[in-house]
Amino acid sequence: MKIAVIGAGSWGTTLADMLARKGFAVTLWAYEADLVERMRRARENDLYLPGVSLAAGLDFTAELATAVAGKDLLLLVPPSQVLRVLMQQAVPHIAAGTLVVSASKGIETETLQTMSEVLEETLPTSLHSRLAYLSGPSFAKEVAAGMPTAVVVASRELEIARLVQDVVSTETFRAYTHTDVLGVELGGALKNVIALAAGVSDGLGFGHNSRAALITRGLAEMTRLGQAKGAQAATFAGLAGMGDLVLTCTGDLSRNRSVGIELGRGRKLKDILAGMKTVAEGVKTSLSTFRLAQKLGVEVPITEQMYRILYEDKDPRQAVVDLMARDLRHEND
Ligand SMILES: NC(=O)C1=CN([C@@H]2O[C@H](COP(=O)(O)OP(=O)(O)OC[C@H]3O[C@@H](n4cnc5c(N)ncnc54)[C@H](O)[C@@H]3O)[C@@H](O)[C@H]2O)C=CC1
Ligand SMILES: O=C(CO)COP(=O)(O)O
Repeated sequence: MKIAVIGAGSWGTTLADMLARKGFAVTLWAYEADLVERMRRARENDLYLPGVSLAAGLDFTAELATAVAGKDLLLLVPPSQVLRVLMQQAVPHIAAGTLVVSASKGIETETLQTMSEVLEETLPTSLHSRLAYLSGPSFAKEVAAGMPTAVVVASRELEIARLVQDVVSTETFRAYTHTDVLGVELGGALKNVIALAAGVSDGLGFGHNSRAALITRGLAEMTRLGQAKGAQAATFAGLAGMGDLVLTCTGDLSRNRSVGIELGRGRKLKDILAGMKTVAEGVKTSLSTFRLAQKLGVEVPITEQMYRILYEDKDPRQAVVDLMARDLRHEND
């Protein structure tokens, strides 16, 4: 099977390396042409996955058309806000019958569309039944180090999910199948917003009680919004929901949680982002999720406060006061 991985950030590079080690012919497309040159020479992604020696058989290119042409499977791992433009450029070169798997976690800010909605709008209808989504608790660094990891592969067609499950699973990377595409992709996107909030709480010096409250009430609002959009509630109790939420709200490797910690300590968003070359998807997804929730008439109190901290420069301490002062209610309302 010939595979192209689109996006050579830490996650795309890790997955490309994993699949190349499994014996597939893998081409990794990077946005940065100079990075391609360095990866070819040193077999290391010094920008996004330093210290990991990449598989001998892994191929690199900065040409998107070359990357996608003649492949059996495309694994899409760019930041979610650029998926649309990349697909618009790639479409004329994608062969009929290609499997297309998205592993990005986010919601477009302009359209409020999820990755499945973006792909269904940009790819020809003939490819829609060949689409799948990879999500779940998976820090790239830990996967690259071969640490046991469990993820979900969702597709509306169970057969396609099974096919992709077989392709991506290894001795240390265990994929489960799912058919709730929306639930699986929303779990991955929405947890980043809650992870930012958990970071803010840590940065403010709050403790385990606060974090547990944010995780649990965060899951409640993720589920509520997901259901309003047509996802199944049970999906949010699985790897792509609860699993990834716990990972990113507690793990020191989370970029979203790290950004939240800095905000909680009083740093300004633009200063934090200026020093970052990696993507913290939750920053943009806070904006899209808050707008989406308003559009659907769903209450998302934690996301709303995160949006106000990020986009209205609200003092994080005031955000906590406002969250705690909301009307008292039943847990399941
Ligand atoms: N890193 C991780 O542990 C995991 C990341 N993800 C998701 O994977 C996606 C990619 O994230 P990472 O691999 O972590 O990226 P990263 O933060 O390591 O690197 C940034 C990436 O953005 C690309 N980029 C920047 N500007 C671009 C542009 N204008 N056009 C195209 N590409 C551009 C860079 O080339 C690079 O690939 C995100 O949606 C993230 O949420 C999902 C699971 C795990
Ligand atoms: O999605 C991730 C792990 O599943 C990575 O989280 P961060 O983007 O917060 O690092």
